[in-house]
Formats: sequence, structure tokens, C-alpha cells
Amino acid sequence: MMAPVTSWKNGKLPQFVDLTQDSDDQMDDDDEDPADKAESVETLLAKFIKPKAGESRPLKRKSPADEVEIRDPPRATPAVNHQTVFGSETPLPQTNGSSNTVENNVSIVVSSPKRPLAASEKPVKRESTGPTPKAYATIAPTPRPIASLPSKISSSLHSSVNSSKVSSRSSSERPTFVAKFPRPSTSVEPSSASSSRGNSEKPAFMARKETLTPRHTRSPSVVTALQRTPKVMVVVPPPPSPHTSETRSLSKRKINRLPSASPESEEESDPDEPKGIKPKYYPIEMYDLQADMGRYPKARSTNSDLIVLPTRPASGNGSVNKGHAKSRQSQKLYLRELLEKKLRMIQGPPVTMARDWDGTGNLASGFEFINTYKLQQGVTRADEGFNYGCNCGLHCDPSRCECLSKEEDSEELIVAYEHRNGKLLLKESFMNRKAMIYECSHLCQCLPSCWNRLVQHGRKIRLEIFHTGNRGFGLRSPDFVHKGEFIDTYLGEVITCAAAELREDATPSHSPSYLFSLDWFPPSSDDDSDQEDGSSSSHYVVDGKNFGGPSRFMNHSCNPNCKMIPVSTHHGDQKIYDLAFFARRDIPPGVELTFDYNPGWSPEMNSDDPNAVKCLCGEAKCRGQLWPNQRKSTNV
Ligand SMILES: C[S@@+](CC[C@H](N)C(=O)[O-])C[C@H]1O[C@@H](n2cnc3c(N)ncnc32)[C@H](O)[C@@H]1O
Repeated sequence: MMAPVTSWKNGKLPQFVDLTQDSDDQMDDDDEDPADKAESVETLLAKFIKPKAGESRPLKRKSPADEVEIRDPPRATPAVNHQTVFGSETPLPQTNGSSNTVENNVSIVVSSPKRPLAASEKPVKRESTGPTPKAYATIAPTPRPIASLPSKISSSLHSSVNSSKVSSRSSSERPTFVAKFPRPSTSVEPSSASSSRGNSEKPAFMARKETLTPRHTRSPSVVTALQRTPKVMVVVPPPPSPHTSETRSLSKRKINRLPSASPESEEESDPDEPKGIKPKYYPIEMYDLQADMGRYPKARSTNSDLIVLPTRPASGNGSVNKGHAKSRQSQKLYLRELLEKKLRMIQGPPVTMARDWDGTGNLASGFEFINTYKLQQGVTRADEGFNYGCNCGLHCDPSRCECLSKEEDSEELIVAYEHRNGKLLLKESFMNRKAMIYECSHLCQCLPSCWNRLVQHGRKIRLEIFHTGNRGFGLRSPDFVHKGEFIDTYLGEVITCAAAELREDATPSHSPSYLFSLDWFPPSSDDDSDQEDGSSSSHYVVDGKNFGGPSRFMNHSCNPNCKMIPVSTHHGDQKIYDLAFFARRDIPPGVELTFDYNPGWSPEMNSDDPNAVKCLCGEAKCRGQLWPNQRKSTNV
């Protein structure tokens, strides 16, 4: 087996040596005194044949040329990344070392003193938003509805808020689904996974190995050879990955763990697709051929904890080889298992897939469940210094808690939750209100059981994804859901508005939409300009297409049983907050959970656009269309 060994001499790029030689041998050579070079061949042979006591015995001598290369100490670091893989140092493609997902590399600055800010400090901070304190300071006072501001802030802003803007800013207009998701191939921001792999920079040794050993092929000659010489047939280990040691170690584990999935289009190379599921890289077919010959049981033992979940369909459209009903069945079972494993990763009470639906292919392999927002490039949370907590003590006082917002033109505080039916539920009076809920945060002194903490504790009901038959998947609960009960939040990738537009442009017109604007607050004055640090000053958008939570499957109804309300636990961040769903009425078990995609709708808003997406909610007073605009469809 060939593998690279680095030569650092004069900063040269790695050379290749025969690794059939023992690695100790190399070490011996490195430690060798230069005088040894002058030793005669006879002396070396004598050493080799009869080593002295305590002397390590070389297994094989290298050629002089090799010795020179290896003996040089590693003084100059070559211009490649190195990572130890299987005991040898493997050069990796040079990357900039950064991930494109902000999730990994964005630094959220947390103010060191976790104390509630003094009242005099807060209003100044509240007036400004943006990713950095500096940016916030330059932004004009927020024309935010007074009624939706926490009391601490609204009092100071009251006089400065433009009332006409307030009235025109009806929250019923937002947030709404705004656009559509992208196709994986037209990623706006390259995903961290694909960028970190840097697979365009495949090292030379990798290319050579692939050329020399085309092991995983359906070629009849391979089959014949296997049948002729079953005894000597071995499963050849995978070639070295050009990527990372992590990829490599995952590959090793997968050899005997993934079921026999035979993707239709092996030649199609999706850079985001984990290579571990491709026979091109792993001897899946070899295994099956051997199993066919009775060498070992066909069903491989599976340790589900070690299965690496692919994020893309095994073949272009998630379908399987039509000619092989058997493998199609096993693929189906595998995808079902895969989906169930993914569902188990969702935090909280179980989320299941209805048993009567077996077409889980795309969903299983093309979607990832997440438990929190996935911040993407250009998206930053507001500095923690802009956050604050109340000083009610262990138990918040609803008559003075500074986290609460105030009624418009009133000093009365808006309390969102109350205890009913032994549960903490949304107050009926809040149901028709157009206001954001400000929950207590980690900066408050109150207990986790505080009545002003609900959404932050997460989902409490079980959920089931099912297929509606005419509107793609839908969501329901096997539990009785009480009126005012919190259901779940909408999750996804948080992307900039500009990125969302690009994603929408790249999406065919008849595709479902998973984009949800975080535009509760009016845009700042320099809306379309991007900040120096790469972040965007306009609102963000949540895209639940590729990553999301179960609520991403909630369909629209013109008579919905749920309502989306924005909820914040970071009161100084006007760009990132939760989109929480609450039950508008009691919902019996098994009834589909729906909400209004266009809550600001009025009859005159209905367009004659023939491309407007038809609503199939089936309600008596159905509006006939989901949105007044085109390019959305029910074709899911
Ligand atoms: C957030 S997704 C909802 C989940 C989606 N049904 C699925 O299978 O992934 C929104 C898309 O679902 C479809 N949809 C939702 N509600 C609908 C309705 N009432 N009538 C027709 N299509 C609907 C539309 O294609 C819409 O773009």
C-alpha cells in the first residue's frame, strides 16, 4: 500500500515511499548517526542478519535516495496541513481553516458581568440594533410598537416613537413565509461541510490510488474473478480520504455497518454527500458478493450509534434502482430506520413518522432535524451587553416585572401566560394581541419555574409527521392540545435577507416554501447595506428547507388552529428571536396542526395571479390561495 511520507527538506512537498517498510525502520533511520552512512554493505548485512543484543532489527533497508529524504529533520514546515492518519502523516488540502457556518466560528461576545443593567443604561441600548455595539449606536430609534416593548424600554422611548409608523406596523402582517428554499446544488453559501472538505484539492496520492485500484465496480470481470478465486478474495480497505482524519475514521467504521445501499448514479458526485455510502469508496458490493457466496450472513450487524446519517439522497431523486425490487425494499427499510434515528435526535417528547407512510426517502436522507437555530454566514446575534433581566427576585411580580412590555399609551404591563388546567398557557387575552412576548432570561433572578418562562423550556407535547395526501407532509399531535398551549418553535438555518433572495431565485417555481422572515421589527434605515464585518443590517430569514424542526411540516389553513407569536429571551436583539406556535383552540389528538401563512390577509389582497399557489386547506371560507404571489406550489 502506498502512502505519503512528508519530506521537509527545503520545504519540498511530500514525497512517497513504500510503506511496506516498517515505520520503526524510518525512525531508526532518523536517529542514525551520519557516520553510519559510510558503513559497508557487508556490515549492514551482518547487522541485519545478526542483530546485537538490545539492538532493534530493521525489517528492510531503504534505497539510499529514500534515506536521504527521510533522514532530514522536519525543520521547515511545508505549505500543507498535516494530520496524522493511521500512524502516518497525511498532507491535507490547504484550507483557510474556517467554516462557512457562523455557528462554528462566530464569536458571540458575552459581557462579563452578568448583572441586570441599570435602568439608565438600557434605553440607549434598546434603541439600537445590529451585530456590534458600534453598529447599534448608529441606527435610528426603533419605530417599534410601544405596546410590544418591555416596560423598561417603552417608557423611555414612548415620546420618540412615530405613532403613524406604529399603527402601520401591524404585527398581523408578519412574520410570513416569504420565499422558497434552494436546491442543494445551488447553495448560496457553501456549507461548512463542503468547504471544509476542499475536495477540489484532492492530493495526488489520492488520485493515483483511485486510478490504480478501481475496486468497486460492477464489471463482469470482477465478478468472474471473485467467483474463480473466492479463497483469496479480500475486502480491500478504502483508499485514504483526501479530506480529514475525521472523515477517514468514520469511513473505517462504516465499512461493515451500513446496509447494502446501491446508489443508482454512482458517478454523480455530490460534494455534500458523505462518501461513506458510496461503493466507489467502500467495498459494499464486495461484501454482498461474498455474502452471496455464503461467506457470512447477508444481514450485517448494526450498531445504530455508529451510523453516520447522510444528508443527501443516495441518488439524484432519492429513488432506488428500479430493477432490483429486493434492494429497493431494503433501501426503504434502511431509510425508514434512518428517519427514525433522526427523529430520535429531536429534543423533548417523541416526534414520530406515521406508520402508514413509507415514502420517506427524500425526507430521511435529504433533511436534518436540528434543535436550535443554525446561524449561517453574515448572521450574528446581538451582543449580550444589550440584554438585561428583571430584578423581581425569585418570583416575578406581574405588576412590575421589567421584562414585560406595556400596553400602548398605558402603563399596564402585558402578561402573556397564566396557569390553567394545571398548565402554563398563553392567556386568552393575548391570543388576539399583536405583540411580542418577552420572557424572563438568564439575566433575571427568578426561578426556572417562573410564570414568564414557557417557550424557553421547549416543546412539551408529542408530535407526529404524516402525509396529508394533497399538501405534502403535515404535523399533528397524538396528545390533546389545550387552547393556549405552546406547541413548538420554527427552526432552520438563519440566513441574511440577501441570501434568502438568492436561494429563492435558485428555486424552481413549483416548489414548497420554507422561508420565514424574522421581520417583526421594522428594518433599520440602512436596510440593504451590509456591515463591515460581513453581517447584514436588514432582517434575517429562517430557512427550514434543509435543516429544521417538526414545525417545519405545519401547513397553512384559512381557519388555522394554531398561531405563531414571536418570543424573545434576548430583549436587546431585534433580529433573532423565536417563532413560537400556540394552540388557538382546543385541538383533539390526531387533528392536523395548521397556522395562517399570511395573517395580514384581507379579501382585497387576493390576486388574480394564475401562478399564485392554490390553497387546499378545504375550509369553508378558504381564500383560494396561500399567498397572493406566484412561485409557490403544493408540489411536494
Ligand atoms: C412549510 S411547508 C409545509 C410542509 C410541507 N407540506 C412539506 O411537506 O414539507 C409549506 C409548503 O407546504 C405546502 N402547503 C402548505 N399548506 C398548504 C395548503 N393549505 N394548500 C396547499 N399547499 C400547502 C405549500 O407547498 C407550501 O409551500
